[in-house]
Amino acid sequence: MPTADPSRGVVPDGAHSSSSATKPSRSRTTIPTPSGKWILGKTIGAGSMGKVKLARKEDGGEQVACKIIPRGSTDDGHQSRADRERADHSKEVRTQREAAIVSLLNHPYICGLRDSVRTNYHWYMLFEYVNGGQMLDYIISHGKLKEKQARKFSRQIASALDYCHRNSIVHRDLKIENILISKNGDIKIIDFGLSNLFAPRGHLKTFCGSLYFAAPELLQARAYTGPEVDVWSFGIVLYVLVCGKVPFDDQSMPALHAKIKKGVVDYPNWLSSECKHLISRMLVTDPKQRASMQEVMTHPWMVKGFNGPPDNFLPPREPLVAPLDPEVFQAMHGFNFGSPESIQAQILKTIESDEYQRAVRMYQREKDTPQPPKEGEKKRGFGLDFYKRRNSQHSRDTLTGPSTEALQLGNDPLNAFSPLLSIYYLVKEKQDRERVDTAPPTAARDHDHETERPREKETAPMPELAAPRAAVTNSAAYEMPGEKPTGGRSRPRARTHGEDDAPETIKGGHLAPPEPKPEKEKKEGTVPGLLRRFSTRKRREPERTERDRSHPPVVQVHSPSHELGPRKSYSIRRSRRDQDEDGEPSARSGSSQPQHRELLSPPVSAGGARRSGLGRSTSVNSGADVRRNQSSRLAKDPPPTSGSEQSMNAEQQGPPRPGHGHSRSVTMRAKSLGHARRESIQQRRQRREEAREANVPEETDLENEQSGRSSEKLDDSELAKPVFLKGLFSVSTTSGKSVPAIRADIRRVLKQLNVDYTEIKGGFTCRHAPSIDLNKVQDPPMSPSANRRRFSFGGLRRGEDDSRESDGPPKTPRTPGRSDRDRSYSNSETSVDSIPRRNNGPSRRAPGETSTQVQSDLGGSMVLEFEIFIVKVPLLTLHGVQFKRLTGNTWQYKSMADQILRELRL
Ligand SMILES: Nc1ncnc2c1ncn2[C@@H]1O[C@H](COP(=O)(O)OP(=O)(O)OP(=O)(O)O)[C@@H](O)[C@H]1O
Repeated sequence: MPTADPSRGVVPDGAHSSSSATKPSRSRTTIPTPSGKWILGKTIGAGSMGKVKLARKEDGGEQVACKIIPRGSTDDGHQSRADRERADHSKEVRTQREAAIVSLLNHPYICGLRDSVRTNYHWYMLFEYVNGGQMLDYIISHGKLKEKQARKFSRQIASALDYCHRNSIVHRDLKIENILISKNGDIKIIDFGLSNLFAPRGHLKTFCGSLYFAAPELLQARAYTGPEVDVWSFGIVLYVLVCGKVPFDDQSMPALHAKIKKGVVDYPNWLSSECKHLISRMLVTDPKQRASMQEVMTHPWMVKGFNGPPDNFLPPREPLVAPLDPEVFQAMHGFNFGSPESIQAQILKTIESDEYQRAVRMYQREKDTPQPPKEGEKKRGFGLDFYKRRNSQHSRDTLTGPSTEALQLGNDPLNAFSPLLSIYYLVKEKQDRERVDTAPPTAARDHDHETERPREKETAPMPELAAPRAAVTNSAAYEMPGEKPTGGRSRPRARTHGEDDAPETIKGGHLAPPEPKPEKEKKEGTVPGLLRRFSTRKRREPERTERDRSHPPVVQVHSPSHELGPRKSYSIRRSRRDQDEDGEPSARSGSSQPQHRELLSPPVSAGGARRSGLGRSTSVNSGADVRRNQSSRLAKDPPPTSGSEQSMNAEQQGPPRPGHGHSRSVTMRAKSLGHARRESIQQRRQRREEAREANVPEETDLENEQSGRSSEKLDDSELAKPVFLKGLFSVSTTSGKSVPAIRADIRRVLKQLNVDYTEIKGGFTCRHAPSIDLNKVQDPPMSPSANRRRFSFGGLRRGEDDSRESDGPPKTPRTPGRSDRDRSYSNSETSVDSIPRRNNGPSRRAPGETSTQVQSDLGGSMVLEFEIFIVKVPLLTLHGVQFKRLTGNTWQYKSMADQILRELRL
């Protein structure tokens, strides 16, 4: 589907526009795109850039996730006009770039962009709707993953990152929150809001991302090439997957900085040595010594049980030769490359350059030189070219070559030779797909990755061939003009700063070789997706022992081999050694506990003793069994209210029905009941969802409900909601108690933990704002150059606009919260702060951070809003507790969920 060309014009906000220069009085409820109108539905997510809503095509049942990014920053009264304009411009450039980049990507593990539209006041990006939940919730439910499961996800992440890197794209914000899970149980990487193009011999200077996942060189404000920062973040993600916690954490932000820069990682003893080795290669503080993506992909842990490294799904390419396709130049917009004519001239110059010609000759030579396949590869019957290519440059680089991606990239005429060439290929490939798309019936839609492309485990063993590498130099430096250190997000996730990302030319080595393409999983089977695999292991309530009861029972879906044995402790130890090294004892003293150091650990009893064993682990089955047993109950059940429930039906919905839009539930429930025996449960859910969706004109159910309803006003059927497949990711406890009893327990615990709550249909909406003694917040001395580089930290906040990226004059920095757990940051060589101030307070800077001013948003990062739903587990007469984060810091949220679960002791 063609993507609206945001750089070529703005769709007026029309009836929804307001007279205000920056803010419409009301958001629109329909989005016109070249492919038709989309009707906005409920909010399914929120980030620092804005809300994400479900949207449905007006003339069909197709659903997408619509990311709504307000244009312009919120004026908090502290910014000068110039600051604001700079911030707005930078934000605009970034958003445009995000849309431009994502619209070109075509990868099964990257969330595809369906369309994008820019109006007077907003950007609307219509993404493929990923309806399997968040990796974050999956980890909350499971604590940590078995290595085999983690490997599956890691291979997919590696595949996606390698694809990006070989297209000159660096994500720069890889973190657990940006990994969603599709209905097939595969990952989908989202949020390319910080992504950029990199030149293999250039340097980026924008320092951005989430602190927990940020590479040390970013904290030190050192220029970087690009891929190496993704490798670090990937290492953190892998650690989180297998350990259930982040490797670097501290209550004190300076201490956290220090830990990241020191890079000393504690590995739990249950980790395999191969896994430890891989993580230790990724979390190398010196980016030059850090593993390249190539090394990661071919690491023994990564290939264990598989025939080789993950497929990166790069399409076959040939070196570029003139004449080139003028249609492609026309479509290379959104990157500030200049006019089509200038793009053409630059590309022609590049492909006629000696470096490129050398690369092409090398490529041809390698292509024509047969090399014997390796033993394992012979068995798979791969083509000779493949072995030759794989064994030549690839093996050299992996085993003996320099380990930084920076030195490897840039010599392949087909992949990442230069950003301009990469975008040319991507645009051309997109246009080709669209041509196929418009061709009759068999054409695949380019956004529909899941149907278009076989997943790794389902692919045939014959690899797609990519090009060999040639040892030539690409000295062409790439510049991304226009981006200034502004572009505030609507929430305090800090983004980037700097005369952004104008790469400097550096000397480089050679590019890593192509990977084997599709592969067949040997041991792990085809895994039809986490959502479709259910354990049959379960125990009935009477069988629960005291020991079982002391551990929150978990409703989980896991692979047949999912571990049910005792869970191991993996608390973060806060040793004296740490304190000494960090030199921040006071920052950690006091009653406040690290917020997520044991977040994913097994629950601890009231006395603090760690429990072992999962207790009851049940499966959540749906489908026929559920249908049989739930049909009568369904009539009474309220429609699901959470985004996750909603997502269940994303791809099952039919066209919208006329007449929806009035009072919901009763009619539809009755209708559901009437058809209970004849229809599949999916169809019934679908119809309920349609009815519900049709009645959510603009804001979420939640938002409507937040007006507050006490449980007394809710009828019985509203006290809990049914959980189907979606519960797999976020139902973390179950109980045989009655719903009112569970609700009473939750009320008790929330009060005990000082969480404000409102009772809503199916559960509670909660808000927690920890109190902080500002006097205890440290304020390290600032160096004279402190205003030159900025790190800012902040959590996610909903409905606010926050411009973090500006190069206005230095202002009073905001106070970092000691529990400021999300810690997004940005840092710029050239920028100074113009972040809208809230809760101003003392500044702080990491010790030794001579040119860095650390900032944080105390209020924004510390306020946590979340929902707790009580869900019914079909068949088992059990109820579960399901959490959903609305706003606030990820790790704070996890910690809170964990604490509530512990205290609930269901
Ligand atoms: N394609 C999608 N399908 C389903 N949910 C989505 C999708 N894209 C985003 N979401 C939800 O919306 C949330 C915010 O999306 P996203 O991370 O893109 O926004 P953001 O403003 O860039 O966030 P951040 O502050 O982390 O950068 C996600 O965490 C996820 O829950």
